Amino acid sequence: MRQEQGPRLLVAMDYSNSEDCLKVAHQLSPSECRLKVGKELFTATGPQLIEQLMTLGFDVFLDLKFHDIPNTTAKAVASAAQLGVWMVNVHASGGLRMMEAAREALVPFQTKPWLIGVTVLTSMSAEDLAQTGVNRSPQEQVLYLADLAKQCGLDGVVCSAQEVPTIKRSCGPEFLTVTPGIRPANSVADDQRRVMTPAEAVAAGSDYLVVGRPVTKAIDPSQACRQILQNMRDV
Ligand SMILES: O=C(O)c1cc(=O)[nH]c(=O)n1[C@@H]1O[C@H](COP(=O)(O)O)[C@@H](O)[C@H]1O
Repeated sequence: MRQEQGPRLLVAMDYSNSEDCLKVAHQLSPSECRLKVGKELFTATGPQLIEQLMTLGFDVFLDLKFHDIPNTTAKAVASAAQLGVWMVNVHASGGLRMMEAAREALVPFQTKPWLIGVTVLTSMSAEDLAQTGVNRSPQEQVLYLADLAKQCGLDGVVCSAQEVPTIKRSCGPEFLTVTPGIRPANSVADDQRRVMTPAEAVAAGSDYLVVGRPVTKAIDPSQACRQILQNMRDV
């Protein structure tokens, strides 16, 4: 397993255009955080912005949560690797053959992005999950999908920080956990349902904390970022 140093805070750049994203990126430091480019920003701007963010020195997590037939997913993951991104994700619920195809697609690349499986979205409660026909608890379903992702040779999973200790016990300490649903104490949860504070997530053993609106919607994003980093150190 590849080991690495570097920032554990991943800022979700959920903006609708390059200008807003670059304005905030210039206020942040690659030594303090990495950047996540998701569906809204990528659909609006395309790969060119990824290059610009990498030129500024940031590692980029391309969060497009691929979920398709094995062939399509594998090709999409290879296209992401071609862009030189640091991390890419697929939905673990796409199944064993899909995840194995994605992993195989990365074999030819010398510098491979981390390949991460999304388990149960952090916006989902037990009730939301039951509405999709899954009658396990979110915790049980997350662990089930994490074990499947590990079996397929993925590097880790996206989950809530609440599930990290169980995943680490089952999949081992080196299996990466990437945790959105991070909210500083006393801030609003928005649409997130399985949340933890930055300090709680670090204490739970999360490898990478994903934070969006608490930074991007702050009046001073770089100050909000520093506060989160301080809270991460408070453990
Ligand atoms: O894969 C993700 O990044 C992701 C998975 C998940 O289960 N929950 C989740 O919130 N995310 C992403 O993490 C970010 C969280 O943003 P905030 O809720 O604004 O902090 C968003 O960009 C989501 O798309």
